[in-house]
Amino acid sequence: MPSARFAPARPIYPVAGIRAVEARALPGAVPPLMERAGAAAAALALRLLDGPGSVLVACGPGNNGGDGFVVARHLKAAGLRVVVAFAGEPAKLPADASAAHAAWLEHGGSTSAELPPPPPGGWNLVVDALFGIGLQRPLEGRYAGWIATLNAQPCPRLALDIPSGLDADSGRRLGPCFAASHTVSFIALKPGLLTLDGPDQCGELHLQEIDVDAEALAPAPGHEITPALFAGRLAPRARNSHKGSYGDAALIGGAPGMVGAAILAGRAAANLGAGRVLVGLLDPATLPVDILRPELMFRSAPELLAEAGIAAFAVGPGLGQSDAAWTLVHAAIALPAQLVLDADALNLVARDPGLQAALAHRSRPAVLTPHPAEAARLLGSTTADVQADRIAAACRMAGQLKAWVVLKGCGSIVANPDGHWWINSSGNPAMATAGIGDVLSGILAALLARGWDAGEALLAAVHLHGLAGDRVCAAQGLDSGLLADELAPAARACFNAWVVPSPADAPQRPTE
Ligand SMILES: NC(=O)C1=CN([C@@H]2O[C@H](COP(=O)(O)OP(=O)(O)OC[C@H]3O[C@@H](n4cnc5c(N)ncnc54)[C@H](OP(=O)(O)O)[C@@H]3O)[C@@H](O)[C@H]2O)[C@@H](O)CC1
Ligand SMILES: Nc1ncnc2c1ncn2[C@@H]1O[C@H](COP(=O)(O)OP(=O)(O)O)[C@@H](O)[C@H]1O
Ligand SMILES: [K+]
Repeated sequence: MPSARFAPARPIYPVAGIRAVEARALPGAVPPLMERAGAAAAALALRLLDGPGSVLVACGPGNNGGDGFVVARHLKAAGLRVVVAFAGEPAKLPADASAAHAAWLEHGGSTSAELPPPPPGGWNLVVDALFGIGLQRPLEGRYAGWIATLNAQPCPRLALDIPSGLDADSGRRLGPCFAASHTVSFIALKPGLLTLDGPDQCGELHLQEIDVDAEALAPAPGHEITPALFAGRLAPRARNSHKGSYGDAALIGGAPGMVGAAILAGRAAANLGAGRVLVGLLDPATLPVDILRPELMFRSAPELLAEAGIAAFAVGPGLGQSDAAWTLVHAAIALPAQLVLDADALNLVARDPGLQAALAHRSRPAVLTPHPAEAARLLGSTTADVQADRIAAACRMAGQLKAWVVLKGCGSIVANPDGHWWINSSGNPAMATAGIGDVLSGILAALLARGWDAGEALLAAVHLHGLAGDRVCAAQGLDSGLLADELAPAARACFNAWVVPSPADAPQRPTE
């Protein structure tokens, strides 16, 4: 079965959820969770050190600091020179951290109330055990200074649980923030590790579940996206099938000056195996052929919307916001076909409560693909407000419009109308260039045309789209300059590798 090939989609918990899991796991846990967390982090630290050296562990006033004392103890026992900076009051430490502090002292350790200067030759590793999920406000004063000094050390920088200064729920830097080269997080993933500023601050992310089965203790409101979520759809085609078996995908957009957007989407749909791909343009002056992709069929946009038997429409790439565009969006929402709304189609919906009501009353949920500015328009808020809580914004759009929604950007959030959400970790900043979103719409149109339901199609398309961007960038060594039209062939290759695995397929996630 294909699903055995894919890593399961791990649960993601906001702080309140992690607290609920901890409350159930803590009582009677042997060894105590903090001991398990510290031991796991120390094992990673030893791998990063790869030999003798000097380690600085900066410990804070809560249980994150407690993890740090345990790490320090293990590293000292392994023969390293370990210096612990701790500016808190031992008497005020929470119980588990207090025990870890005492054990550190019992094992011959000491603490310094200031960050000591680096030894000759510098630190070989610095460990951030200042603040974890208990961070309440931006770091300032002494701790802001410590963060600046830690970030300046030219050695591996390991964050425990979450980089100090990063909000675990939103992924927002609350002021000064530890810039980790590696982060080891405990028990379960938190949203802040995966979206907005999180991936930049975390560096290489390692999860240590420390033998806690979080999902057995408390249901998770969110999950990461892996192909395991749609593995059931990744079967090879039946031999006795034909183009009619894979549906017609229709792309509607391409107003004057923006025809390329619709063509990019159409090319992507063709690469993802739709039976037929039709492009309906608003620009009447455009030549009805794509010389480089002659498989595409062209129509005028109103003509295509009136065509019978189309399985899936994606409306928006290069659409503009003219009256003619509004008429097309209005008509598309009323059709019984699968529907993707992107770009200016979303901007038109944002301006019109009538379109919003029609969308919410569709018999099958639509798929919406806003970037943060489009999301702000749909929600009547600001881009900053959307970015301050991306999960809440995605869930609000999905709930209000009864649609499947992806809020795009670093760590795209997918939300369904029932309030469940997923975070995608594929993709990279080279994808921050015009036209890349149009390719996502085309991939979606193809999967929907092939008969996938809205949720499966959106989860797959978002993950595949990011993966294709990662593959192209890795193969060509790109930090920037990715061209939108390069994505579709890469997406085709990734998709087909899911369906037809090669014997050399590496496991998708390294085991710890
Ligand atoms: N419980 C367990 O079994 C396990 C827990 N684990 C570990 O515990 C971590 C959570 O620990 P935690 O809840 O104690 O919170 P933590 O992040 O240490 O910070 C709280 C302290 O910081 C303070 N403070 C906050 N913001 C501040 C600021 N800006 N500037 C200055 N101070 C600030 C706050 O004080 P206050 O806000 O009251 O002034 C309080 O003293 C978790 O991330 C994981 O690493 C693991 O070992 C697994 C098992
Ligand atoms: N920093 C990033 N990390 C991961 N993905 C990104 C990043 N920046 C952009 N992307 C992805 O690229 C796509 C850009 O879409 P969009 O902003 O709609 O562009 P356009 O409409 O101009 O084609 C989205 O899927 C988004 O998630
Ligand atoms: K930390």
